[in-house]
Amino acid sequence: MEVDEAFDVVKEGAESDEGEAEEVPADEKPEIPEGTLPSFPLPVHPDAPSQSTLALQGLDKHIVDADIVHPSTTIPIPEGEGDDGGTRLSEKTRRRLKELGITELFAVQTALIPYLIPESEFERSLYRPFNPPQDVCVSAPTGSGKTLAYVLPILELLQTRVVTRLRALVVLPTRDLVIQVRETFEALNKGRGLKIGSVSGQHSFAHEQSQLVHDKQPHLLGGSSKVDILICTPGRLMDHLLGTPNFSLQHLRFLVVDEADRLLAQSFQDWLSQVLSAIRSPGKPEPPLSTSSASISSIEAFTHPYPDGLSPNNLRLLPVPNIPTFLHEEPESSCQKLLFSATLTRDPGKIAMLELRNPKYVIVQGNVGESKESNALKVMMEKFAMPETLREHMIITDSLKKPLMIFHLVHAHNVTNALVFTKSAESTTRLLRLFQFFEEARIAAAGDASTEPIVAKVYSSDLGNQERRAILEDFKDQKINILICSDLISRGMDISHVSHVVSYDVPVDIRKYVHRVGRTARAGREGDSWTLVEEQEARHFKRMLSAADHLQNVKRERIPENAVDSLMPYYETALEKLRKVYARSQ
Ligand SMILES: Nc1ncnc2c1ncn2[C@@H]1O[C@H](COP(=O)(O)OP(=O)(O)OP(=O)(O)O)[C@@H](O)[C@H]1O
Repeated sequence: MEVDEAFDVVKEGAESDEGEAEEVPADEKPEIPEGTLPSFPLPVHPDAPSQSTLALQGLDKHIVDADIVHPSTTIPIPEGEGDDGGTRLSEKTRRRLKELGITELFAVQTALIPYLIPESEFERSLYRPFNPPQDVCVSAPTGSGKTLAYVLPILELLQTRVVTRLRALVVLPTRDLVIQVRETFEALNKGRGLKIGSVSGQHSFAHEQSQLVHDKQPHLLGGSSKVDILICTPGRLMDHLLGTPNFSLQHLRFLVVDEADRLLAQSFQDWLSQVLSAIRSPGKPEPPLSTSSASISSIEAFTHPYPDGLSPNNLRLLPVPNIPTFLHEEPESSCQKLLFSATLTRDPGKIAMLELRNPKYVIVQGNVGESKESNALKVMMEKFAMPETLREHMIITDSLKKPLMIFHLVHAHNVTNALVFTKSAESTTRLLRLFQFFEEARIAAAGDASTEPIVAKVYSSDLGNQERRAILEDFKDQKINILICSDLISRGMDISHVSHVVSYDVPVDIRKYVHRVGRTARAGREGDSWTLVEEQEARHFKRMLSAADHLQNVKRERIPENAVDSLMPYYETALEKLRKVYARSQ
């Protein structure tokens, strides 16, 4: 090739790379001295993709296409027969909601309830082996009403059932949440007659078995269930899957995983894969040779000889003759998986474990105007939405003064009806003691019978169920002003009238922060959160908040040195007493 030709080839390449290179007139081509190589143009790099484009790589398309719902969206619930106002709720349910003081659907409910209660009777069917429903993942702030968003559709769809089968399974991470969600189901089931059960280890295994199944012998192919809806913790669910004859998940129409990110992070005897394999359509057995004697003998040889109410996707397990059709469609499980959390997991591997079917994502958050990609990114990058009625504060303090700060909050900022979170059971007990000694010293100094002490109690997993229930009742009745607790109740617990949340010890990650502060400002009520940050922790805490794009929402409060002077004498007395108690116990 001549040098000139080579030059032209290179130039053409450069043009097609950039797409907009101007043509150089022939007479302007640079003169190339004879015997020298042509100079090649420098390679042109395309612009580096932006950080957000990179973050979107490999992102689940379903998240990008999520339905974004603004937290202020509501739908009024009309009364009376006829018009359901777009809620798709029956007249009976609407009447019951009104009795409970619920007159409108909250944002997450406006998106979920009409979607999960399809208009067509056919799609409301409890069995949809050839037209299985779409799974749903929901990310909505704490206290936004996620529980009713699944309780109402489940009750509405199951109320058409004729025979009791286990059709809805709700999995929750703690026993307290099982009790709470069961109460919600029961409140709304009134007058409907669906059977609701729970297993969480609160009662003996044998007692739970007797509540779950009619018949432990023989093994029935369709199982036998005394309940339509079961609410459980994953550990106890596994015990029953493995140890309760006739306990079967083959009729499930709903599998709800509430606090999904927490449950996916815990393995509990590999509960998820066991549950998924129990609801999955089972493999096809060998077809019978013919419809005559061979099939009868294979029926006899069938391990469980008493088929009883198999679900449609399991029916083909029976060695009855196939009716040939030109369509070859495999029946699928009719189970619809519903995942909920205020801090939905960003780990695609964890989501993949769930084997979701064409999942629909619903995200409740303030910035509906943003692009779909940026909303998806927020979820993926753990920029969780918080309740709009929450005010957040932080106090950066010397670690020695931290206890003084909490007394200051209680007495100067009226921080009562409060949950106070600590990092461990030990620091919970220590703080309680200090609190009690402080109040004793304060009351003694006041010398006035009318001065009431602030009452604090510990709420922990070590307490028995009855005791915990009694404490919560007293807290609701304001006989207890402050509950000191660990992260045991930071998730999901719906304790009415918590007006303040104090993180006495900083939460270790943003999820813990979101769930702790979310115990207040629930259901549209106002609430305040306070985080006490020791000086050496301030950098980490601020970095954690800014990574979640949240630092600007947490107001730093500076407490002047002299603001706590009046509390100092009681604090010193309390400290002295505490020292003595710990010295004695060593
Ligand atoms: N439509 C509604 N109208 C009035 N109150 C409601 C409505 N929906 C739910 N609530 C109330 O709001 C409170 C919070 O609801 P819920 O516990 O379901 O929140 P959540 O979104 O599950 O919160 P978390 O993420 O903390 O578990 C409950 O007391 C519930 O009764």
